[in-house]
Amino acid sequence: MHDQAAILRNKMKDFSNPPESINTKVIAVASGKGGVGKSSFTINFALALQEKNKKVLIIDLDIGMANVDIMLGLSATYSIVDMLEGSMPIHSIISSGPAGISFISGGSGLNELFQMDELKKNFFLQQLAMLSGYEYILFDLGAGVTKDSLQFLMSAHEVFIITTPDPTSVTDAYGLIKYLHHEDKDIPLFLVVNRVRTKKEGQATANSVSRVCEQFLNKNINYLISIPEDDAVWKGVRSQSPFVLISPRAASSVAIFEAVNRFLYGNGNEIKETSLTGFVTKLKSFFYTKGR
Ligand SMILES: Nc1ncnc2c1ncn2[C@@H]1O[C@H](COP(=O)(O)OP(=O)(O)OP(=O)(O)O)[C@@H](O)[C@H]1O
Repeated sequence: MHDQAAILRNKMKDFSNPPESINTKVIAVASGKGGVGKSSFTINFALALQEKNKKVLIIDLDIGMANVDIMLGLSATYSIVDMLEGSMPIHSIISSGPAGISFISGGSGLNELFQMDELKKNFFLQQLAMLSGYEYILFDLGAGVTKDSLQFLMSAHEVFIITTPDPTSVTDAYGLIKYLHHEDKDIPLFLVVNRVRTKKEGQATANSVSRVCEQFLNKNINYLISIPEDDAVWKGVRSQSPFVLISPRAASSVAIFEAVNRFLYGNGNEIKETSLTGFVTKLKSFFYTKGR
Protein backbone atom coordinates (compact mmCIF):
# COMPACT_ATOMS: atom_id res chain seq x y z
CA MET A 1 0.00 0.00 0.00
CA HIS A 2 1.38 3.44 -0.95
CA ASP A 3 0.37 5.52 2.03
CA GLN A 4 2.19 8.77 2.87
CA ALA A 5 4.51 7.00 5.30
CA ALA A 6 5.62 4.59 2.57
CA ILE A 7 6.23 7.48 0.17
CA LEU A 8 8.28 9.31 2.79
CA ARG A 9 10.35 6.19 3.53
CA ASN A 10 11.11 5.77 -0.16
CA LYS A 11 12.00 9.44 -0.58
CA MET A 12 14.37 9.17 2.34
CA LYS A 13 16.24 6.40 0.54
CA ASP A 14 16.53 8.66 -2.53
CA PHE A 15 18.12 11.40 -0.46
CA SER A 16 20.37 9.37 1.74
CA ASN A 17 23.57 11.00 0.42
CA PRO A 18 23.81 14.74 1.17
CA PRO A 19 25.69 16.71 -1.48
CA GLU A 20 29.33 17.57 -1.04
CA SER A 21 29.67 19.84 1.94
CA ILE A 22 31.11 23.33 2.21
CA ASN A 23 31.49 25.24 5.45
CA THR A 24 27.94 26.30 6.37
CA LYS A 25 27.13 28.81 9.09
CA VAL A 26 23.59 28.85 10.42
CA ILE A 27 22.38 32.15 11.84
CA ALA A 28 19.11 32.50 13.74
CA VAL A 29 17.68 36.04 13.66
CA ALA A 30 15.42 36.80 16.61
CA SER A 31 14.00 39.64 18.67
CA GLY A 32 12.39 39.98 22.04
CA LYS A 33 9.67 42.29 20.77
CA GLY A 34 7.79 42.15 17.46
CA GLY A 35 7.96 44.77 14.72
CA VAL A 36 11.54 45.90 15.42
CA GLY A 37 12.80 45.26 11.87
CA LYS A 38 13.94 41.65 12.17
CA SER A 39 12.72 40.50 8.74
CA SER A 40 13.91 43.61 6.99
CA PHE A 41 17.36 43.17 8.60
CA THR A 42 17.49 39.46 7.69
CA ILE A 43 16.71 40.07 4.02
CA ASN A 44 19.07 42.99 3.53
CA PHE A 45 21.91 41.40 5.51
CA ALA A 46 21.50 38.23 3.42
CA LEU A 47 21.65 40.25 0.19
CA ALA A 48 24.73 42.15 1.37
CA LEU A 49 26.42 38.84 2.25
CA GLN A 50 25.55 37.60 -1.21
CA GLU A 51 27.20 40.67 -2.71
CA LYS A 52 30.39 39.40 -1.10
CA ASN A 53 30.00 36.33 -3.31
CA LYS A 54 28.69 34.18 -0.49
CA LYS A 55 26.05 31.54 -1.13
CA VAL A 56 23.15 32.52 1.10
CA LEU A 57 19.74 31.04 1.89
CA ILE A 58 16.94 32.68 3.89
CA ILE A 59 14.40 30.44 5.65
CA ASP A 60 11.29 32.14 7.01
CA LEU A 61 10.16 30.38 10.18
CA ASP A 62 8.32 33.35 11.65
CA ILE A 63 5.15 31.45 12.41
CA GLY A 64 2.00 33.50 12.03
CA MET A 65 3.96 36.60 10.92
CA ALA A 66 5.82 35.16 7.93
CA ASN A 67 6.39 38.12 5.63
CA VAL A 68 9.80 37.66 4.05
CA ASP A 69 8.20 36.63 0.75
CA ILE A 70 6.10 39.81 0.70
CA MET A 71 9.16 41.94 1.41
CA LEU A 72 11.01 40.18 -1.40
CA GLY A 73 8.08 40.76 -3.76
CA LEU A 74 7.73 37.00 -4.18
CA SER A 75 4.90 34.61 -3.98
CA ALA A 76 6.65 31.35 -3.15
CA THR A 77 5.07 28.41 -4.95
CA TYR A 78 6.02 25.83 -2.35
CA SER A 79 6.82 25.93 1.33
CA ILE A 80 8.17 23.70 4.08
CA VAL A 81 4.61 22.61 4.75
CA ASP A 82 4.35 21.44 1.10
CA MET A 83 7.70 19.72 1.40
CA LEU A 84 6.45 17.72 4.36
CA GLU A 85 2.97 17.08 3.03
CA GLY A 86 4.10 16.20 -0.47
CA SER A 87 7.41 14.54 0.42
CA MET A 88 9.19 17.00 -1.87
CA PRO A 89 12.95 17.45 -2.00
CA ILE A 90 14.04 20.63 -0.23
CA HIS A 91 15.74 22.00 -3.34
CA SER A 92 12.40 22.06 -5.15
CA ILE A 93 10.89 24.45 -2.58
CA ILE A 94 13.67 27.05 -2.86
CA SER A 95 12.50 30.23 -4.59
CA SER A 96 14.76 32.73 -6.25
CA GLY A 97 14.20 36.32 -5.14
CA PRO A 98 15.68 39.68 -6.13
CA ALA A 99 19.37 39.46 -7.10
CA GLY A 100 18.84 35.70 -7.20
CA ILE A 101 18.72 35.34 -3.41
CA SER A 102 17.55 31.87 -2.34
CA PHE A 103 14.55 31.71 -0.09
CA ILE A 104 12.40 29.06 1.59
CA SER A 105 8.97 29.96 2.89
CA GLY A 106 7.65 28.30 6.02
CA GLY A 107 4.12 28.41 4.66
CA SER A 108 0.84 28.81 6.40
CA GLY A 109 0.06 26.03 8.83
CA LEU A 110 3.71 25.96 9.75
CA ASN A 111 2.85 25.49 13.41
CA GLU A 112 1.96 21.92 12.46
CA LEU A 113 5.55 21.51 11.40
CA PHE A 114 6.45 21.24 15.02
CA GLN A 115 3.88 18.59 15.73
CA MET A 116 5.53 16.25 13.25
CA ASP A 117 5.51 12.51 13.69
CA GLU A 118 8.85 10.73 13.79
CA LEU A 119 8.94 9.95 10.08
CA LYS A 120 8.33 13.57 9.12
CA LYS A 121 10.89 14.78 11.64
CA ASN A 122 13.48 12.48 10.07
CA PHE A 123 12.51 13.63 6.58
CA PHE A 124 12.74 17.28 7.64
CA LEU A 125 16.18 16.81 9.19
CA GLN A 126 17.39 14.82 6.23
CA GLN A 127 16.25 17.54 3.85
CA LEU A 128 17.93 20.26 5.93
CA ALA A 129 21.16 18.27 5.63
CA MET A 130 20.87 18.61 1.83
CA LEU A 131 21.47 22.38 2.11
CA SER A 132 25.20 22.02 2.60
CA GLY A 133 25.93 23.91 -0.64
CA TYR A 134 25.07 27.17 1.17
CA GLU A 135 27.70 29.08 3.11
CA TYR A 136 25.15 31.00 5.19
CA ILE A 137 21.64 29.98 6.17
CA LEU A 138 19.60 32.67 7.93
CA PHE A 139 16.51 31.63 9.86
CA ASP A 140 14.02 34.44 10.41
CA LEU A 141 12.34 33.37 13.65
CA GLY A 142 9.35 34.91 15.37
CA ALA A 143 9.62 37.51 18.11
CA GLY A 144 10.15 36.10 21.60
CA VAL A 145 10.78 32.42 22.30
CA THR A 146 8.46 29.50 21.87
CA LYS A 147 9.30 25.89 22.64
CA ASP A 148 9.65 25.40 18.88
CA SER A 149 11.76 28.41 17.95
CA LEU A 150 14.03 27.64 20.91
CA GLN A 151 15.19 24.45 19.20
CA PHE A 152 16.39 26.42 16.18
CA LEU A 153 17.88 29.20 18.29
CA MET A 154 19.87 26.74 20.38
CA SER A 155 21.05 24.74 17.35
CA ALA A 156 22.23 27.72 15.27
CA HIS A 157 25.92 28.59 15.21
CA GLU A 158 25.15 32.22 15.97
CA VAL A 159 22.12 34.21 17.08
CA PHE A 160 21.44 37.78 16.00
CA ILE A 161 19.20 39.74 18.32
CA ILE A 162 17.48 42.78 16.89
CA THR A 163 16.25 45.56 19.10
CA THR A 164 15.41 49.23 18.80
CA PRO A 165 16.51 51.83 21.39
CA ASP A 166 12.96 51.80 22.73
CA PRO A 167 13.09 50.72 26.43
CA THR A 168 10.36 48.09 25.96
CA SER A 169 12.26 46.58 23.05
CA VAL A 170 15.54 46.63 25.02
CA THR A 171 13.87 44.99 28.02
CA ASP A 172 12.43 42.25 25.82
CA ALA A 173 15.79 41.75 24.08
CA TYR A 174 17.44 41.31 27.48
CA GLY A 175 14.68 38.86 28.48
CA LEU A 176 15.44 36.82 25.36
CA ILE A 177 19.20 36.92 25.99
CA LYS A 178 18.66 35.78 29.58
CA TYR A 179 16.48 32.91 28.43
CA LEU A 180 19.01 31.77 25.81
CA HIS A 181 21.91 32.15 28.22
CA HIS A 182 20.08 30.00 30.74
CA GLU A 183 19.84 27.24 28.09
CA ASP A 184 23.43 27.55 26.86
CA LYS A 185 26.02 29.84 28.41
CA ASP A 186 28.30 29.62 25.36
CA ILE A 187 25.81 30.65 22.70
CA PRO A 188 27.39 33.39 20.53
CA LEU A 189 25.10 36.41 20.47
CA PHE A 190 25.25 39.44 18.17
CA LEU A 191 23.27 42.58 18.87
CA VAL A 192 21.80 44.84 16.18
CA VAL A 193 20.25 48.13 17.25
CA ASN A 194 17.77 49.22 14.61
CA ARG A 195 15.98 52.52 14.00
CA VAL A 196 18.49 54.71 15.82
CA ARG A 197 18.42 58.49 15.46
CA THR A 198 22.20 58.75 15.88
CA LYS A 199 25.12 56.34 16.07
CA LYS A 200 25.57 57.55 19.63
CA GLU A 201 22.09 56.35 20.47
CA GLY A 202 22.94 52.96 18.98
CA GLN A 203 26.15 52.73 20.97
CA ALA A 204 24.41 53.81 24.19
CA THR A 205 21.71 51.17 23.70
CA ALA A 206 24.32 48.49 23.03
CA ASN A 207 26.31 49.61 26.08
CA SER A 208 23.33 49.32 28.36
CA VAL A 209 22.46 45.83 27.06
CA SER A 210 26.13 44.75 27.37
CA ARG A 211 26.38 46.17 30.88
CA VAL A 212 23.39 44.25 32.26
CA CYS A 213 24.50 41.09 30.46
CA GLU A 214 27.97 41.32 31.96
CA GLN A 215 26.73 42.28 35.40
CA PHE A 216 23.90 39.79 35.81
CA LEU A 217 24.82 36.97 33.42
CA ASN A 218 28.57 37.33 33.11
CA LYS A 219 27.88 37.15 29.39
CA ASN A 220 29.67 38.97 26.61
CA ILE A 221 27.51 40.30 23.77
CA ASN A 222 28.96 41.22 20.39
CA TYR A 223 27.62 44.57 19.27
CA LEU A 224 27.37 44.20 15.51
CA ILE A 225 25.90 47.47 14.25
CA SER A 226 23.27 50.16 14.59
CA ILE A 227 21.00 50.93 11.68
CA PRO A 228 19.49 54.39 11.38
CA GLU A 229 15.84 55.23 11.15
CA ASP A 230 15.65 55.70 7.41
CA ASP A 231 12.93 56.32 4.83
CA ALA A 232 14.80 54.00 2.45
CA VAL A 233 13.76 51.04 4.64
CA TRP A 234 10.15 52.05 4.52
CA LYS A 235 10.34 52.63 0.75
CA GLY A 236 11.90 49.21 0.30
CA VAL A 237 9.07 47.55 2.23
CA ARG A 238 6.44 49.55 0.34
CA SER A 239 7.88 48.68 -3.06
CA GLN A 240 8.67 45.10 -2.02
CA SER A 241 12.28 45.66 -3.05
CA PRO A 242 15.02 45.34 -0.44
CA PHE A 243 16.67 48.68 0.36
CA VAL A 244 20.25 47.51 -0.17
CA LEU A 245 19.29 46.87 -3.79
CA ILE A 246 17.22 49.95 -4.58
CA SER A 247 19.02 52.46 -2.35
CA PRO A 248 22.56 51.10 -1.92
CA ARG A 249 23.89 54.49 -0.79
CA ALA A 250 21.20 55.14 1.80
CA ALA A 251 22.43 55.34 5.39
CA SER A 252 20.59 52.10 6.25
CA SER A 253 22.30 50.25 3.36
CA VAL A 254 25.72 51.60 4.33
CA ALA A 255 25.11 50.25 7.85
CA ILE A 256 24.11 46.83 6.52
CA PHE A 257 27.26 46.61 4.35
CA GLU A 258 29.34 47.63 7.36
CA ALA A 259 27.60 44.95 9.45
CA VAL A 260 28.56 42.32 6.87
CA ASN A 261 32.18 43.49 6.89
CA ARG A 262 32.34 43.34 10.67
CA PHE A 263 30.63 39.98 10.68
CA LEU A 264 32.94 38.46 8.09
CA TYR A 265 36.22 40.03 9.10
CA GLY A 266 35.88 41.24 12.69
CA ASN A 267 36.79 39.51 15.96
CA GLY A 268 38.32 36.44 14.31
CA ASN A 269 34.80 35.41 13.36
CA GLU A 270 35.94 34.31 9.92
CA ILE A 271 38.15 31.50 11.20
CA LYS A 272 35.53 29.57 13.17
CA GLU A 273 34.73 26.20 11.65
CA THR A 274 31.04 25.50 11.35
CA SER A 275 29.12 22.76 9.62
CA LEU A 276 25.59 22.05 8.59
CA THR A 277 25.93 18.56 10.04
CA GLY A 278 26.64 20.12 13.43
CA PHE A 279 23.47 22.19 13.20
CA VAL A 280 21.29 19.28 12.05
CA THR A 281 22.72 16.96 14.72
CA LYS A 282 21.98 19.50 17.43
CA LEU A 283 18.48 20.12 16.11
CA LYS A 284 17.88 16.38 16.04
CA SER A 285 18.90 16.10 19.68
CA PHE A 286 16.34 18.81 20.52
CA PHE A 287 13.66 17.10 18.43
CA TYR A 288 14.18 13.77 20.16
CA THR A 289 15.57 14.24 23.63
CA LYS A 290 15.31 17.79 24.85
CA GLY A 291 12.19 18.63 22.85
CA ARG A 292 8.63 17.67 23.56
N1 LIG B 1 15.70 51.27 10.09
C1 LIG B 1 14.42 51.47 9.81
N2 LIG B 1 13.98 52.69 9.44
C2 LIG B 1 12.67 52.92 9.14
N3 LIG B 1 11.72 51.97 9.21
C3 LIG B 1 12.08 50.74 9.58
C4 LIG B 1 13.44 50.41 9.90
N4 LIG B 1 13.50 49.10 10.22
C5 LIG B 1 12.25 48.61 10.11
N5 LIG B 1 11.39 49.57 9.73
C6 LIG B 1 9.94 49.41 9.51
O1 LIG B 1 9.40 48.62 10.54
C7 LIG B 1 8.38 47.77 10.04
C8 LIG B 1 8.54 46.40 10.64
O2 LIG B 1 9.69 45.77 10.09
P1 LIG B 1 9.84 44.20 10.03
O3 LIG B 1 8.61 43.57 9.44
O4 LIG B 1 11.15 43.91 9.40
O5 LIG B 1 9.86 43.86 11.58
P2 LIG B 1 9.85 42.43 12.30
O6 LIG B 1 10.60 42.60 13.55
O7 LIG B 1 10.32 41.37 11.36
O8 LIG B 1 8.33 42.23 12.57
P3 LIG B 1 7.57 40.88 13.06
O9 LIG B 1 7.64 40.89 14.53
O10 LIG B 1 6.20 41.09 12.54
O11 LIG B 1 8.25 39.70 12.42
C9 LIG B 1 8.48 47.79 8.51
O12 LIG B 1 7.34 48.41 8.01
C10 LIG B 1 9.69 48.63 8.20
O13 LIG B 1 9.46 49.55 7.17
